[in-house]
Amino acid sequence: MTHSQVLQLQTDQHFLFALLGVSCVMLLWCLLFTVVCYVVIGLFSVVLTVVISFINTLGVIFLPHPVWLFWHSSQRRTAAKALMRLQDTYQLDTNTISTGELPGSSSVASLTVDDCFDLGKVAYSEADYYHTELWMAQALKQLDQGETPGLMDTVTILEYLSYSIYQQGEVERALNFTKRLLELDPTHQRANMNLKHYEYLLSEQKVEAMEEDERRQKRESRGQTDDLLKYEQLCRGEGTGMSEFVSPKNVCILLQTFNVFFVQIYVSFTEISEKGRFLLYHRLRRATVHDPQTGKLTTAHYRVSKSAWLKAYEHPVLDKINQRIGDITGLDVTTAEDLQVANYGIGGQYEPHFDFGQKGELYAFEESGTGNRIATWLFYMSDVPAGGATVFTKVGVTVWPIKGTAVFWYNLYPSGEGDYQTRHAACPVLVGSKWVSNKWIRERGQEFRRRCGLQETD
Ligand SMILES: O=C(O)CCC(=O)C(=O)O
Ligand SMILES: [Fe+2]
Repeated sequence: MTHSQVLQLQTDQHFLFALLGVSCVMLLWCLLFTVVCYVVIGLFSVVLTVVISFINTLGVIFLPHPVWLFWHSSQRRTAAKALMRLQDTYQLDTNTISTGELPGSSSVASLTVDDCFDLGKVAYSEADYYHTELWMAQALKQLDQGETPGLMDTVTILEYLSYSIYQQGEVERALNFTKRLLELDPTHQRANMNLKHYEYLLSEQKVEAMEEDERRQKRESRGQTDDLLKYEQLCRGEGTGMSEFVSPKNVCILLQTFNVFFVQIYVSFTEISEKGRFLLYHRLRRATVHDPQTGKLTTAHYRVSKSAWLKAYEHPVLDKINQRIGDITGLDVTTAEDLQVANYGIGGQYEPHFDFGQKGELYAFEESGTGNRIATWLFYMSDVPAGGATVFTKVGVTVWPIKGTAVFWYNLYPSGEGDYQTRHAACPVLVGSKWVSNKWIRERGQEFRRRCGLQETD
């Protein structure tokens, strides 16, 4: 190695060490900066909270807390999802929702272009392109009808619209909307790229040949299971209704479908409706379900309501109710669960489920030593102006809530086996609020009241 090569090597080494040194110093600076930012933001938020609280105490103007702002946006997302649930279940078109002309409702509250855009954006963030398309198209329609644009402009809406249509496999329609966008903004980079991409797909016939019918079917079912589609269908009343079988007398009407007995009863028990609610106002909590994996109670998107348990000693009327249920059903209610009162707001629902503990998950009922839920007594404590029916998805029955009535059914065969025909659900409330109470009756104590069956499905 020559002298000049050695010198070169040393210079290179010095350069590398210098670079390493600078990188380390920069890294330290970045770390320091992050920590400082964290502390400053923390301090800032404390100061902001104090200032906001102080201004609010003056009572001149009300400022929301920053955490509330975040909470508000998450509430908005939840509300958006509830609205789309209602839209699907009751097959409401976006225009009906946007103009506020809901069935059973007299109040007219309309949505702005920005509201429609927001709804589409929530759907988009969940990769739900079906609803993205519907809401972006509604936003566009309102703009085309001359509504003054808010924060959202036609170009942005067109971009979301064409992309969601493309995602659903309709390249030609996506291309048309992209062309419309480019007429408004010819230099839009993404739209120009998309245009080329769509044209390429169409020219090379790369688009999967999916029949129009098949595509429509796929869109309409939104990837939902048959069980959920049946649930929605029954919620709209497209099945056997029970209300016509009920007469306003204190009698039970029996309808036997397959193995399930339903009884809708006028119980003329106004106290439960009035007192039950009164006792509860401060105790209602978001309803939970058992997580089959962990066995723990948790909230779930498929059960949206608030509920609370009422113990018999809390009010004389609760004791009376227990006795009445016992007298009518002939079952022992001393082993039954406390009365659970539930309230569903707009969009509140409980998707298809069984009330009994299934094999392998009986732990939920094992602790009490009173056995599985042999039967369900469901009290309707309010009328519901629209939506909110109880539906039995396997047997195809819809029960409309009528204040002062109750439904009763056995969840188990006399053999103790779960009856899978009892699959049922609470439909989303469309207008108003739904109040119900449940009494789940247990197996213990019924040994001499309901004869055992020898066959599994006896
Ligand atoms: O509210 C209803 O209609 C049904 C409620 C239900 O099935 C339940 O709470 O288990
Ligand atoms: Fe249930």
